[in-house]
Order: sequence, then structure tokens, then C-alpha cells
Amino acid sequence: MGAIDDGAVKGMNERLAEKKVKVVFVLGGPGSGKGTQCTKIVEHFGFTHLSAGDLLRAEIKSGSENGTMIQTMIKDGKIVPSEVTINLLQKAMLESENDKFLIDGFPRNEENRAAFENVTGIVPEFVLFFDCAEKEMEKRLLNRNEGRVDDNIGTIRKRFKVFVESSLPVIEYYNSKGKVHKIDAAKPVEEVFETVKTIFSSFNKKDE
Ligand SMILES: Nc1ncnc2c1ncn2[C@@H]1O[C@H](COP(=O)(O)OP(=O)(O)O)[C@@H](O)[C@H]1O
Ligand SMILES: Nc1ccn([C@@H]2O[C@H](COP(=O)(O)OP(=O)(O)O)[C@@H](O)[C@H]2O)c(=O)n1
Ligand SMILES: [Mg+2]
Repeated sequence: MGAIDDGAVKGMNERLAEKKVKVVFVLGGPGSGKGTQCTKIVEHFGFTHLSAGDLLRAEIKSGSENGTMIQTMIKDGKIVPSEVTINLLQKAMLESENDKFLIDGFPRNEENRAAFENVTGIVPEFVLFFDCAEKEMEKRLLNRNEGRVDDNIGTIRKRFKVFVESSLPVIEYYNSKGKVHKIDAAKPVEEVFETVKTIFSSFNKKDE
């Protein structure tokens, strides 16, 4: 990044710091139901949903100079360099009127986690971990029908491997800080949401 870009990023950090945003990270394996539950949390608790994967897919569609690189990495189940994803998340948080965000599918590795904290200074209020067996997640992904380039059995296996090797350690890190709410995500959508509701209700109470 050149000097001018660095200046622009610093400006963005300062503005974001002034905004004093509250962030909840929503994590779990591919197909564990992160997006589904986020939609319901938005309806009930007034958060804005930011899916890292959705932001990256929108960036491909926009014809950005990073588009081809992002597309190749998603097809291969790999994690896109943190600066790209963090930039998209920062922009989305600044553009929003809201100050409460669900960040879904991020951080997915140690680099994501450390870079986000270093660049934005934001520490999550807590972390939701949707825990689900691979067999169930595989079944859901193969039936998702959103036309995604990565919902095929070959890429799904790669994503599971990346999840275990790179993303679970991030969840362990937050667990050691007492920040993780682990949720059994193998149950039907409404049952999972009952548990999610309990967590957000007590968070909102604490916040008043
Ligand atoms: N609790 C659940 N039980 C059964 N199917 C689910 C459940 N939660 C989500 N799904 C379905 O599984 C697929 C993956 O869910 P999604 O929310 O996109 O997961 P993620 O964002 O974690 O990959 C979707 O087709 C969704 O409708
Ligand atoms: N923090 C992130 C999130 C997603 N991604 C990429 O985007 C893909 C899809 O992410 P996603 O969150 O939409 O996928 P699901 O877990 O919802 O199935 C990942 O497999 C990665 O290739 C990334 O590189 N970095
Ligand atoms: Mg998703």
C-alpha cells in the first residue's frame, strides 16, 4: 500500500474509533447456520449483519482489482488476505447508521484475528460459536442452492480442513478469554435461535 492509501486507512480507523461500535463475532464451520441465525438476530435485536463472505462476493461482482484473486481463493476454500477483508468490514461499519454489528465468518484465522484487533482496536463483546458435525454441515451445504462456486464436495472438504486447522484455534483463543458462547447448531433453526435469544437478551439487559 502506498503513502496515500495508508493515510486513507488511518482516517477510516479514527472515524471508526470515534463511532464506538459494538461487535459480536459469529463463528462456526461452513454450513453451521451462521447466516441463517444472523438474519434472525437482526430482526429481534437491532444489529446490522456483516457477512465477510458476502462482502467478498460483492467485491468480486463489483469488478474490483482484487476480484480475480478473491474468486480464486474462495473457489479453493482458502482465506483471503486480512487487509482485503478488514478493509471491507471497516467500510461497511462506517457506512452504516448502526453501531451494533454481527460480524459473520470473521476472524477465520489467527492473521484475521490479530490484524483486525491491531488495525481497528475493536475487541468483540462476545463470540457465538455454532457447533455442528461435519456430516450435517456437508448435507446443508450441498442443499444450499445459492449457486456458490464453493458449495461442491471438493471445495467443501478443503473448507472443513481450513476450519479445523485455522479457524478452531481462533475460537479456542476467545474461549481462553471467556468470550465464547458455544451453541449446539445441529438442532432445527428455531431451536438454535431459542438459545441464541437467551444470550442476546442477557447481553442487552447488561447494556442498559
Ligand atoms: N439449524 C438448521 N437446520 C437445518 N438446516 C439449516 C439450519 N440452519 C441453516 N440451515 C440451512 O443450511 C444451509 C447453510 O446455512 P447458512 O446459514 O448459510 O450457514 P453458514 O453461513 O454457516 O454457512 C442453508 O441452506 C440453510 O437454510
Ligand atoms: N474471513 C473470511 C471469510 C470468508 N472468506 C472466504 O469466503 C469463503 C466463504 O465464506 P462464507 O463465510 O460466506 O462461507 P460459509 O461459512 O457461510 O459457508 C471462505 O471459504 C473463504 O474462501 C475469507 O477468505 N475470509
Ligand atoms: Mg454464511
